[in-house]
Order: sequence, then structure tokens, then C-alpha cells
Amino acid sequence: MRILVCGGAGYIGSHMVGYLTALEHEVVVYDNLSTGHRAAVGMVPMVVGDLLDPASLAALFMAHRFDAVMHFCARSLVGESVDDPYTYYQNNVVGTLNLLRAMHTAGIDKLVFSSTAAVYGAPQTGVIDETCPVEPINPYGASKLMVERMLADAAKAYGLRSVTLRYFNAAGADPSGEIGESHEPETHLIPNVLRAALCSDSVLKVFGGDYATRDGTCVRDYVHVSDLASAHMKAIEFMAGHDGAHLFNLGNGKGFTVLEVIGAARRVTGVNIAFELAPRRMGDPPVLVASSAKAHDLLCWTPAFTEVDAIIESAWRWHKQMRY
Ligand SMILES: NC(=O)c1ccc[n+]([C@@H]2O[C@H](COP(=O)([O-])OP(=O)(O)OC[C@H]3O[C@@H](n4cnc5c(N)ncnc54)[C@H](O)[C@@H]3O)[C@@H](O)[C@H]2O)c1
Ligand SMILES: O=c1ccn([C@@H]2O[C@H](COP(=O)(O)OP(=O)(O)O[C@H]3O[C@H](CO)[C@H](O)[C@H](O)[C@H]3O)[C@@H](O)[C@H]2O)c(=O)[nH]1
Repeated sequence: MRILVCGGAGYIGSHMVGYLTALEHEVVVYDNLSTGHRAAVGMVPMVVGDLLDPASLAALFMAHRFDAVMHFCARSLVGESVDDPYTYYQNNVVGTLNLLRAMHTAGIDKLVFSSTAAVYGAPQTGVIDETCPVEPINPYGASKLMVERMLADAAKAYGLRSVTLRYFNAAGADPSGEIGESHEPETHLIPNVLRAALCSDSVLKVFGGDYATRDGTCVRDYVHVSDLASAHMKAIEFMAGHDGAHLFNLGNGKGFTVLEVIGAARRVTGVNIAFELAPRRMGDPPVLVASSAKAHDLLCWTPAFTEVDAIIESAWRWHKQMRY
């Protein structure tokens, strides 16, 4: 297949590109390199362009014929979205609308969209399935939910086929160690834990020790990037036999506290990683754990990485020799 990967120079997108090229699909990356890295896509053709530039998108679709589009582009920092919501709605909603219009004009009718557990807000239930209420508590989550709504409307109006994948906490790195997570600033827990393991000067902050969880720190469901990539391929296969707009959670179904992640990282690295307790981070829900039963049943998706130690081990291999 010929697949356009928007945001393919980013953390999750670059793993998708590697996955697709290993299966010998033809891939073109479209990315503005705002948070992505040219080195992360290797020799794969990349158009440097912005979803906010309709002329650039039109030129892209004139130059290539695609069977499907995977859309990873977003600004995705919760705190930044609270401080600057216009930028988030502009990039994540308007940018996606531009992409959808360009696809429509070009007659491309299949899209896989990266959504997030943030659409659920701060849920009361333990394990979240797709029937849980969607009540985002920050502009980032709201921007993703708006796109989900646009996709449902586009299915009815234009026959767009889409699969929305609501990832929980993406983590880990390709087992090769060639690509991995590299954000500046880095806000995600596992890379920050590993940075602290590598550099004794960087003290890890644990945001909040007074949540109503087993050790007082937040619980998250960590899902490996390679497993996210395999789910996207399953989504493409699913769309071949199903029209309409569909959505699925992607997680491991197991929650780990921040302290448990630090404990696992100590085991993997052999470093007694130091941390200090800090105040809660604004907008952090206490517990987010996915039920991925729907993805399992309908997409036939089963994650290969189910243990947090194995996920951290793959990230550690990358962090020890980060190439970009
Ligand atoms: N990392 C996670 O844990 C997580 C969890 C849930 C959902 N998501 C979603 O998954 C997707 C990928 O996340 P990531 O962690 O790889 O982020 P990332 O920032 O590493 O990757 C995003 C990529 O999109 C590009 N981009 C952003 N805006 C663009 C625009 N207007 N035009 C062109 N390119 C643009 C960036 O340069 C970058 O390469 C995002 O949509 C994010 O919201 C991520
Ligand atoms: O240095 C750090 C970094 C994080 N944390 C804590 O670790 C947990 C996980 O934080 P991450 O930043 O790694 O992940 P989030 O759960 O905040 O965010 C992820 O899940 C969200 C859905 O809720 C969004 O999709 C977002 O894009 C995605 O990165 C949180 O309790 C956070 O407070 C720390 O204690 N110290």
C-alpha cells in the first residue's frame, strides 16, 4: 500500500514509519519538524510542510496517490494547552480539518487518527472502555474530541472511513535502539526517569504523592510504541471491510504508579534513581487504565509488550545512545 504518515518524524509516527517500511509498504512522511526529527525517518521520503498550509497539502496530494493516511500530527502537552488553547485548537483542529479537506479533494477515503485517553478527562471508573463518558478537562483532550466528532460527521456526509485510536501512555522504543523518544522539553515520565538514571545531576520530580492510589502517586497504563504501530496496521485492514467512523482504546489494561515505574527503571538500569516529591501537576487525572477488549475483539490486536520492565528496557537501550 501507499501510505501517507503525517507526523511521521515524531516519536510514535517514526515507529509507524519503521513498521510500514519493514512490511515493504510505500511511505511518504509529511511533517513540519516542530517536534519531530529528520533523522527519525532515515531514507524514507519526507515532505517538510505544515497542516496549517492548505497549498502545501494540495501539492502533496497532487504529487502522490495514497491508499490511506495515518495522522499523528499534534501539539500534545497538556499544561501548554491550558496556557495557550488557541494554538492547540488551531494546530490540532484546524490543521486536521485542512488535512481532511485535502483528502476529500483527492478522493482518499481512509484515515487512522491518533487520539488520546485525555478525552475521558478524570474518569471515576477503574478501567476505561469506549462507552465511558468523554469529558476532557483540558484543551488538548478537547481538541482531540473535536476531531473525533468531525470524523463521525465526515463518515455520514462524505463516506470517509476512519479509525480513531485512543492511546493511553505511549512508551518504549524500537528494539533496534535506532529510534526512540526525543522531546525538548521532555515531560513524559519514562524518559525523564531514564534521564535521571543517566545523569545524577538531573533530579526526577514525582508530581503528587497524595492521590488516592496504592502509594499516593498517579496510575497510568503504559503501551509500547511498536504495539501502537501494529494496531494502526490492523486498523487499515479493518477499514477495508468496514465503512463509517470507529474508535478503539489502546492500552495494556494494567496500571502502574509513578513509584512502581521508578522501581522498574531501577531494576532495568541497575541505577538507584533519585527522586523528590513535588506538588501535583495541573490537569493530571489520578488513574487512567484502558480496557482494550474492543481492539482485541474487532481489530484482533494483542500487544506484544505487556510488562513495564520490558517496555522500559527497550527505552533504556535508546536512551543510552540517543542519536537525535
Ligand atoms: N505520546 C503519548 O503518550 C501519546 C498519548 C496519546 C496520544 N498521543 C497522540 O499521538 C500523536 C503522536 O504523539 P507523539 O508523542 O509522537 O508526538 P510528537 O510531538 O513526537 O510527534 C508529532 C509530530 O507531528 C508533527 N507536527 C505537529 N504539528 C504539525 C503540523 N501542524 N503540521 C505538520 N506536522 C506537525 C511534529 O513535528 C512531530 O513530528 C499525537 O497526535 C498525540 O496527541 C500521544
Ligand atoms: O517528570 C515527570 C513526568 C511525569 N510524572 C507523572 O507521571 C505520570 C505520567 O505522566 P506523563 O507525562 O508521562 O503522561 P500523561 O499521563 O500526563 O500523558 C499521556 O497521556 C495523556 C492522556 O491522559 C495524553 O495523551 C498525553 O499526550 C500523554 O503523554 C503523571 O502522573 C505525571 O504527573 C512525574 O511524576 N514526573
